[in-house]
Amino acid sequence: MEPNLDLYLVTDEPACLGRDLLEVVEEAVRGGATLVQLREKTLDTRAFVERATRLKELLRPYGVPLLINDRLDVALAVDADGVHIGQSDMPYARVRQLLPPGKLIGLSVETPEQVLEAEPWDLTYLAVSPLYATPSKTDHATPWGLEGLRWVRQHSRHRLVVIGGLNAATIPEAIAHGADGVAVISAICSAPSPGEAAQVLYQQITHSLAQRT
Ligand SMILES: Cc1ncc(COP(=O)(O)OP(=O)(O)O)c(N)n1
Ligand SMILES: Cc1ncsc1CCOP(=O)(O)O
Ligand SMILES: [Mg+2]
Repeated sequence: MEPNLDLYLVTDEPACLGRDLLEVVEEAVRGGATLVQLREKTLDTRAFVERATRLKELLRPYGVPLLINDRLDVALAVDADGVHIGQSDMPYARVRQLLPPGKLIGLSVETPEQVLEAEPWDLTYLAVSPLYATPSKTDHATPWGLEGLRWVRQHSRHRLVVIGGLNAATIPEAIAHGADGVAVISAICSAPSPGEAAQVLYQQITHSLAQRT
């Protein structure tokens, strides 16, 4: 299964500004989000599994896949569609070995060496992370910028998601430089209307992708 990467919602409870996380996700999916990652940095394991279970049930009728950030055990426990791992998380080979066949793995890359290392791997996407500096992740690596993104496009066979500072102003140039999908936290979670924000972003992304081909 090759999921639609167009508009990838990464959740962040504080970014929802007091609104219910599941309601924000549902609005976003109704607005056009095509993929959702549950990213929980502070929940204990039981609460993480409970939230993942509820989110999976919410997403099922929409046919939108659910990835779990960082935690292979949580992904396995709820039979999520896959996991997103970064450079400090469980290594790719272990994750691929432990996940059932057909499950999805997304990987963050922060350096050219990591891009080249990932070439032979069975990945759903590489996340070019971050494209721009963002207050949504304070411990991020040096931003790639547009020239860095162009380099990744030229050196990777994988589909590319961009993350970090993506919004209506920055999306067109990111897609023009090689992004196949756009991952956002604040542009949806912190928007006055997450549903309307998702709708606008989705239209912009599909328009920019169509112009490129
Ligand atoms: C789609 C996407 N891209 C990048 C990240 C960042 O992953 P990581 O570097 O492991 O950092 P944390 O998100 O775990 O803090 C991501 N989660 N999703
Ligand atoms: C999780 C993550 N990984 C790299 S940047 C980032 C945060 C993206 O948040 P925003 O879309 O608000 O810039
Ligand atoms: Mg991680």
